Amino acid sequence: MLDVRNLSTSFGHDTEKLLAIDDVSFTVAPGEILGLVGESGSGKSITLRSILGLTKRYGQVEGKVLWKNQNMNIMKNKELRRIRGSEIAMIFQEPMSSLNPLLTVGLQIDENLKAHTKLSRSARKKRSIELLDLVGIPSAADRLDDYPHQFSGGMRQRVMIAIALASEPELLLADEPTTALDVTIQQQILDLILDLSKNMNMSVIMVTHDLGVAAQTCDRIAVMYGGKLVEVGPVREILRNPQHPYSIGLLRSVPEDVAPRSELYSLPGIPPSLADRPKGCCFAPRCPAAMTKCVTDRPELQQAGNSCSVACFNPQTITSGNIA
Ligand SMILES: Nc1ncnc2c1ncn2[C@@H]1O[C@H](COP(=O)(O)OP(=O)(O)OP(=O)(O)O)[C@@H](O)[C@H]1O
Repeated sequence: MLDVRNLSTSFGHDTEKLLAIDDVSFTVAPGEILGLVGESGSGKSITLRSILGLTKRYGQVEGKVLWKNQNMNIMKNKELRRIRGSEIAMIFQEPMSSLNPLLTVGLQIDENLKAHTKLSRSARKKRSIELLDLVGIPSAADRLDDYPHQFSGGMRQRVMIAIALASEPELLLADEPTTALDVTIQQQILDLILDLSKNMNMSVIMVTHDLGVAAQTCDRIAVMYGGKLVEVGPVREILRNPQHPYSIGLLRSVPEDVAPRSELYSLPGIPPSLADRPKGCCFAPRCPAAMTKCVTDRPELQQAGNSCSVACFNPQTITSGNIA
């Protein structure tokens, strides 16, 4: 349904062009949940924003974003607006800054219904209550006239999801939807997204830096580092048999996998800044398996096994414990 091909987004001018995402390709099938995983600054949010054409105002976007075989990257704004918020909706990580503090939540849901449906005023009100109910807001009818500050953080995120669902999107782009929430509420929101995806056959791209979140919710994982996808595959495959040293490092850093009283592993070094990306593999300076070629050449994503793709000259076939 979504086919992203060689998507690159850069900032700045020709003399100092900073590639935020570099030659990113992946697909999302109907009803599928794809997890986009990586450290801060790896390019996850820019990927989502570039899909929707939201980076065009301040960046240069190359490549194709095929939505039902139509390239969104060359669409006029009018056509894009037809897809944005209706067929493809997005929720952001910080609901307080995405909701308008001056409008009641009822008005904000209504705005989206008005833009994307032909429902009458009374039908829109009924649907707004149904949507709040659907995302688990108690006494939904009584909450329509409340303002965002009258909701807790978890409830605000539910309101954001209700707004996104107003148009019954076929694809939901969720940018770290649970990062700002405490752990128990996180779980509820993830379960909600999972249920909605199943019940509505809605595809989801879930951006997260948390492998645990990806493991619980996603069908496939795309691991991102330095603006490039470094490993893509089914969630079970990547968790059981990661091949890229960065994926292995990420998995080793998950606290749940650490034996009692042993030290928690952390990836050495820090990710390169946009202006300072290495010529070869971006991960080479931090990689325990790096070879000379990794410093000079950039590996491309290639099929590795039946279902995974890996961008590495020296993919690992051993378990994470043996690598460092
Ligand atoms: N408008 C911009 N101009 C210049 N650089 C930008 C701009 N927006 C983002 N970047 C840079 O692009 C890179 C990728 O940013 P992005 O927000 O996609 O990272 P991320 O993986 O989503 O991180 P986080 O998890 O912290 O949100 C970062 O280095 C960021 O500083």
